Amino acid sequence: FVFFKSKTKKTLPPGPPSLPIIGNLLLLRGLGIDLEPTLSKLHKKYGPVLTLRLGRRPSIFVTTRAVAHRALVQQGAAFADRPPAAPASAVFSSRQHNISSAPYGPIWRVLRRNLISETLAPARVKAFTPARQWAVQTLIDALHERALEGPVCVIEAMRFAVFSLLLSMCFGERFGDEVVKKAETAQRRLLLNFSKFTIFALFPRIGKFIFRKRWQEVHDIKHQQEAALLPLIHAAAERRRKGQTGFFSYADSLALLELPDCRKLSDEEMVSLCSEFLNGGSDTTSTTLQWVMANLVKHPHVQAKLYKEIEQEGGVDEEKLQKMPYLKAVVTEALRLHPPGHFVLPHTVTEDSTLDGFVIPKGASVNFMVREMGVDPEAWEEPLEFRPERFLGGGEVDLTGSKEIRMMPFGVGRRICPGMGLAMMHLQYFVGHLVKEFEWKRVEGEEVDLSEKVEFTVVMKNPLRVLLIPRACSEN
Ligand code: HEM
Repeated sequence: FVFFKSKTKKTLPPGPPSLPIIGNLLLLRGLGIDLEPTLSKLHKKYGPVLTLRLGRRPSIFVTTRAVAHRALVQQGAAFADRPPAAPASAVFSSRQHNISSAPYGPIWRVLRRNLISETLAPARVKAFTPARQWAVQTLIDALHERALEGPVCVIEAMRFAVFSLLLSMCFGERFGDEVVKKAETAQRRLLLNFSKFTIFALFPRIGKFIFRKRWQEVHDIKHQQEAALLPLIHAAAERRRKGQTGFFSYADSLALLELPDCRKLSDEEMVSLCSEFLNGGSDTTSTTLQWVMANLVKHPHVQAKLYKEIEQEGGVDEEKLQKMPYLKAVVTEALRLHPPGHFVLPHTVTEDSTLDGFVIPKGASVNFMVREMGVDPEAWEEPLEFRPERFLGGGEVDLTGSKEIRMMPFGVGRRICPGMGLAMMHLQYFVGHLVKEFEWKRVEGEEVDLSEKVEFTVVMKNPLRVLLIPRACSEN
């Protein structure tokens, strides 16, 4: 073998030798979670910052909490950039004109500030209380109906309810099942196929020709998304034109927004931004919701303790969530053990930088091992145990990681998830209601299987199947 040599090799973080052209691609048995065990092994050999060759640019991975803190918090501005978009991502993000993929600069700042102040500010979130009540009730009704027939596979109903809620926040209306289904199908097709499109990142020039059908699928999905979302964007515009007041939605805020070059967003950009809002906000949340409930089935004593807290508070109104520390601890513990993303979105540096004595070149992809940090035995006693109590009585954790990172399911630093507060609230709200309404019980003869599978997020390989006993019945 002739090993790959580059001018910067001496100063880049260390890593395994790589082959010409294909670099370290042989380490990837499929992209995604398979990389994790490999990285854990490499971490032991090469230390907490390491380099792989997975494409034209070096891919740098940070495996420990302390180094992540030095990069994302102490050198926050330097590490806040995003690498150039891979070909498929460029199509879906309208050439990096959405929040998650925009370079660290004026467009990103305007788009992110708009989301935070116009949709995620507490008063705006409060305005959607009726949408949340309706979404959770729809989920409960669906589960009651299915529970009559025996064990229930719950993930689809969860996904539908969370997606309906985000769709309402995005477009300011409550939609019928058909509209929700059409938008959900388009968005889900993107999520399920996304890893397949990574091939275009690895072979950006020739990939489109070799995998012509797959490249066509990128455009088919984009058209399907536009067919589902554009009518909703136009309906919101029509309501504004007629002066009809309703909920001030995310789409409304985008339509009024002016970009730094004094222009408005195009329809294509609006679709990308709404799509980011819908997928960023719903898939992560419904995936986590299923992980929480699976752990509550596996640990009935935790569920009983949580139900007691709910009873003591007399229900799960939004105002009461603040007074329910155990509910918050249960959700946080699930996010520690089962973060929906085991990595964050790829970062890069704004200019050539150094980290722990190594060069981090501009354009290199830099990522962080979120799940590995959440189960670091130096930060957590019995890290693999589901024990929400660890977050009680002074054990609360600051998820922004500003002083120290203990876990980072939402990322930390300048690119921290702007939806963190909303996501925590939605999770507590849904979990609280689901436990108040039903006793969640293991199906006789079946174990709850916590094996993982990478879709877009890391989901349960075998979706949760449970017995749902309405509390009214279980108390008789
Ligand atoms: C359990 C739920 C959620 C989890 C675990 C989660 C996690 C994350 C993570 C890990 C990142 C990347 C951080 C980085 O690159 O360093 C991120 C970014 C982002 N998330 Fe979330 N998220 C959740 C819910 C939401 C919600 C509800 C919304 C919006 C309604 C949202 C919108 C975004 C956006 C726009 C970004 C890009 C931020 C940027 O690049 O500046 N997420 N999220």
